[in-house]
Amino acid sequence: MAEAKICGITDARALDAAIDGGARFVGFVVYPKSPRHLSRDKLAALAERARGQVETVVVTVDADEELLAAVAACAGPDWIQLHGSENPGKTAQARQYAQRGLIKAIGVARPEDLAQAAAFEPVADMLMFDAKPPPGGLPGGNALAFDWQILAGRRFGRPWMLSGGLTPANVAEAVSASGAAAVDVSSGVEASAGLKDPLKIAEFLAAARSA
Ligand SMILES: O=C(O)c1ccccc1NCC(=O)[C@H](O)[C@H](O)COP(=O)(O)O
Repeated sequence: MAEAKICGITDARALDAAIDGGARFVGFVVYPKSPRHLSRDKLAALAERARGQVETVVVTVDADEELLAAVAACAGPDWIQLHGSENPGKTAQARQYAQRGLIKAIGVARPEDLAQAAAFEPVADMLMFDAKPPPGGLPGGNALAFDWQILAGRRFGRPWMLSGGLTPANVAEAVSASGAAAVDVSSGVEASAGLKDPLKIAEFLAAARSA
């Protein structure tokens, strides 16, 4: 059984589907270039609805202290996910804004990319291995997968999550190939960019649970 994070939630129906389906985490993106970006008001409302039912994650990209403080004040997230080119020092500074911990995303295309994990193990509470974004693309949420086999048998000093191009149809194979104990999805449970499909969320969570 793999734990799951449903990322890029933009409405209450999707949030409720994630909670009802047994997600451990829900992700709220604060990055204006993303089709999943949430205004402060919407972020606050969704975080309030989620409180106590599921662990909340606010996803940021190279955020400065002002933005992190604003996010913490309006949403009080359990976790902050750093999805840009934050270095270990910046990652450590962000810790004060999350109630439970930090997730650091690492872009992966080749086995050598996994070596970056070592620098973040002392400062992040969880790692996320996501497909490296295409040139000029968004930092995440691109529906791109990498070769899951490169994670097989690898050990890291922190819990880690597999991400990138996962869907209800491939998540079981991805877990089996990589050995992931936790998985993350965004595009694979959407009807269109930024609009989650509650049925696909339920299917993904059922598939992750039985993986
Ligand atoms: O989802 C976004 O729009 C996004 C934008 C900027 C930075 C990160 C973003 N998403 C982070 C996630 O955790 C996604 O779930 C992850 O990249 C996987 O996305 P997908 O391949 O679409 O499932």
